[in-house]
Amino acid sequence: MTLVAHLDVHRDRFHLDLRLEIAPGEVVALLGPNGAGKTTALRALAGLVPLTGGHISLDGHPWDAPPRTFLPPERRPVGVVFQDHLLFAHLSAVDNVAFGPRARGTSRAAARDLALRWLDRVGLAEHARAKPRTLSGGQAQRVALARALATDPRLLLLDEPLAALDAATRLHVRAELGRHLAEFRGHTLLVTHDPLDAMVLADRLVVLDHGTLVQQGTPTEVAHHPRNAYTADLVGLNLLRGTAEGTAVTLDGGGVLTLAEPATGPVHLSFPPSAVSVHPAPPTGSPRNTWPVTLTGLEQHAHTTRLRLHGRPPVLADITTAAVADLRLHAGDALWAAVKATEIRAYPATPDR
Ligand SMILES: Nc1ncnc2c1ncn2[C@@H]1O[C@H](COP(=O)(O)OP(=O)(O)OP(=O)(O)O)[C@@H](O)[C@H]1O
Repeated sequence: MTLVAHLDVHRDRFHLDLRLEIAPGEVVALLGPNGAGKTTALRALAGLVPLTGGHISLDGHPWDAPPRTFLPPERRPVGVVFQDHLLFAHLSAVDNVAFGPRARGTSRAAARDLALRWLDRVGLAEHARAKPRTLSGGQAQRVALARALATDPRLLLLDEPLAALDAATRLHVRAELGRHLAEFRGHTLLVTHDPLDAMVLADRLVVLDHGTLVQQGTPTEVAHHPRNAYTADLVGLNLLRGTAEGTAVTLDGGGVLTLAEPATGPVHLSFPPSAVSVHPAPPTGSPRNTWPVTLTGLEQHAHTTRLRLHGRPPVLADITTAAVADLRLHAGDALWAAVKATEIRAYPATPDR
């Protein structure tokens, strides 16, 4: 009782080649940089882009298996929520939600009842008669979710559903979406750029790049063992690769770091930016990894400042805004970076990545 797909899509020079399985009740987040093929994968599942090769089936029923089988979008039990809700502007909230059930043959009265129940579930019963333009972004997105779920889909596709919302609204809608996804017994694919959305909402992360799978696993597995720079950045970790000989790791890009526990052969090293400290002069007196760096960028995050430090190795460091002021930091400054050996995680690197 699973969605099983091998998404093989050629579009000009782009080739998507992704094997994907989603179990009932499972939420899979599809992540990857711009142009990785996330939207193409979602559109192929919806039937908006036909497969070139491969197959899609749900519970053993084929949806797409070129060249013979192609179930058109309207015959797939799929609900889709897009970033910019795409509600019908001329219809009220309740008519938007009732549209799907009506199109599938439900009587007008029954579709309206169903739509009102769904609007109630997403907390918008009082806005049933409102037109989309009078709703806030968060409300419109809730209507879009109700509209997708009202058709009782087996597969729910969410394309950046929170991306257009401001930070405060996003927090609420994310929490509410999480509750609905927990109750939803179908299969869910969530396309997102936001690591927090993925970490909070998904059971499993699938990371794509250049149309192919880079890494998959539970959010915890991916956070602890990122396999490439994109995933490391996504989960906010520094990720380096090198060769270990005892506690010394010679890094591929130059430089040596010391581990607390010995290891052998190709390894990935990861540590959070908060484990990196910066100093105006070489720090002394503790058995830490220290090396000279140049400050190339500063980004303000909620309570910290993230520093981009160029050196061997290059690293990200998160320090308090007070420390930025104390150190009078400016781009171009020559500094020393330090990270404790006990903060560095080492795990075997697969030869092909
Ligand atoms: N209609 C199209 N015809 C030809 N190529 C296309 C078409 N749509 C997208 N592509 C190409 O397919 C590749 C993947 O695009 P896609 O939109 O699936 O990536 P994405 O991971 O969703 O990116 P983003 O995060 O920017 O939305 C890109 O190289 C893009 O240029």
